[in-house]
Amino acid sequence: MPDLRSRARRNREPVKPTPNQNPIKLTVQTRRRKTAENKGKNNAIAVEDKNNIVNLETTPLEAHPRAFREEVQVGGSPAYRIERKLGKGGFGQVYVGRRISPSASNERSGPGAVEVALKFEHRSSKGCNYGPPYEWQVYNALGGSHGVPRVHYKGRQGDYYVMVMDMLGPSLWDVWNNNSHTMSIEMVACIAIESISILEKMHSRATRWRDTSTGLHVEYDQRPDVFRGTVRYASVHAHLGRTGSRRDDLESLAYTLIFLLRGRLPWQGYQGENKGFLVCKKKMATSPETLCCFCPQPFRQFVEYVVNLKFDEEPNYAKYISLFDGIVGPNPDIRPINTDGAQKVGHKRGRLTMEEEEDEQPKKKVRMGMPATQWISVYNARRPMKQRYHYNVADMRLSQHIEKGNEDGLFISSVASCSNLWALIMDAGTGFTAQVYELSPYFLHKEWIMEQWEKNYYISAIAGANNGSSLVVMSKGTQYLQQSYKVSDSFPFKWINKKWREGFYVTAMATAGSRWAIVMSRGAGFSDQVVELDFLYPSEGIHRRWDSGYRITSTAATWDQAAFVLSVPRRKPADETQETLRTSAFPSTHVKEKWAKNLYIASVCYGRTVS
Ligand SMILES: Nc1ncnc2c1ncn2[C@@H]1O[C@H](COP(=O)(O)OP(=O)(O)OP(=O)(O)O)[C@@H](O)[C@H]1O
Repeated sequence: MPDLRSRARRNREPVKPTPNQNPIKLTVQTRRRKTAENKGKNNAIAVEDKNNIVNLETTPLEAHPRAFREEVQVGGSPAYRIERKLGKGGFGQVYVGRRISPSASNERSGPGAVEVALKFEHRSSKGCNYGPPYEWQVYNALGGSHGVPRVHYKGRQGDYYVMVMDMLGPSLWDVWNNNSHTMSIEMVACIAIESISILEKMHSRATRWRDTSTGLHVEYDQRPDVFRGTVRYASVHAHLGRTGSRRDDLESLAYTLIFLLRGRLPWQGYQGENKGFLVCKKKMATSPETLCCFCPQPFRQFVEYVVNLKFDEEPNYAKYISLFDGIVGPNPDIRPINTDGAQKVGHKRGRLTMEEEEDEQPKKKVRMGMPATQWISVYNARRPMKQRYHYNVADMRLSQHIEKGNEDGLFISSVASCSNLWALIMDAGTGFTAQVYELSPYFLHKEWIMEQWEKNYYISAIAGANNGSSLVVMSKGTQYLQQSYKVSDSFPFKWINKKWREGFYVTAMATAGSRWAIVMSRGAGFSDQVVELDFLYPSEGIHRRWDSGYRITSTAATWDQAAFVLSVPRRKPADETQETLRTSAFPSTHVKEKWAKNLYIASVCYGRTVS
């Protein structure tokens, strides 16, 4: 409380216009006094501002959307004069509307309110491609629930879609900005309590994570080229293009809270084309301890909980709220922000959950662990066959191993590289009829590959070394009909996506340093394919894919990321068993154990995991 008040007193001067990157969606509701009139109506996060100090009335006016210099009246609403700008989002702009139509009531909220928030969205905005903004439906579903403004009227006037809604208080961004970019621990703890309870309510009403017809959780997917959100606060899963679920909202909230508290997040300041990649990498590399090193323990615990949530796991909202209750103390009257709303739902259950928790088994953490570079090997069940492996093979010795293998009726099935030395897997069961290979200083050697394509050889395995050289193996007797490859500085998901639409599937992958090479083929014998890409071994994603009938068919990893391509084969194998191993040394003894169970190496790579 002291913080917000003293800040507000010092800042009698006009509040600076909100910068464009205004990231904080929560809006603080100023509550002047607990009068009979507004009690229970202002459901938003409320700053308990008994002295009516927070005053944004003097905010300078900004240009109104054209054609709205006069007034707004939509969908049977009263007429409003447009006043100061409240903020701007990715899709629209929000202004204060002052009622000009006479009315019997002088209410502060509701359909007849004197002051409302008007949200304008131009009809050509990206949110209006299919008519009125999708957000309208969201407000229909959520409006009026704790912390979400109620929409009273909506309609189109001129070129704009307009929404008339309850006015909330100043945004957290403004409050933070006007307090020398800090907020007291108590204030942030209250924001945490309120926000968690708002999210709980939203999740109970929101349809995004639940299938509307079945009520079941939406299906897991990852599309690494899809990102929607604000880079600074986005969850790591959102960066990686995973289907959004409840955990993502909580992770973003955690970052927002730490930002309010510390004034900065460790991943700020990146610029350029691969900003998203660098920010995501930094988020993954920043442990909750480091992120929260100057914050009280509940913040670290909250971050730990939320970054380890599984895709469809039900968040324990009450437990998270009770973490912050410890900071602000039990007496709600002395809290700097009114947390009545959260109190009603969360508090009672919070205590209950804490008791239950004593029995809870410690959970396996999914995002923790030391970053490591390891061998990742994949094994498939097969009918008994001869398989041979070589590792730590220097360039010079490559040919002698391959020649010997060929003499014994074996062809190369996979290749990999670690520390500029090669690993070579040779099988008797590839089905190939002829094979050529080339060790080249290029990643990849286009002319040689084209020459072999001319002779009806197709790429069947590739590997790249850190020094930029590559080992490409091309075979006859594959089922491929056409082939295409791409070398890229970042994982080329967009290209893969395009090729999928043309009937190609990924059939080989490799990395050299931080570069990727992806080979895609027509006639690969798959009916579907997906990608799992992560800064660690994406255990959860792989298990979910396995459960849906996918099997890993290609792997590759850089120092930063590991990529797994999983496919559904057109012809189901008799035994679908697949296992993976991660080991710091080449898994020679493990391979022998696997062979004894008729499991054979299907793919191998060396790169980023977490131990
Ligand atoms: N009902 C409201 N009362 C007071 N201020 C509001 C209200 N609605 C929005 N604002 C302010 O206007 C800003 C812009 O809101 P808007 O809904 O356009 O975008 P956003 O949700 O912040 O961002 P995006 O649409 O990009 O996700 C908000 O951040 C908030 O500061």
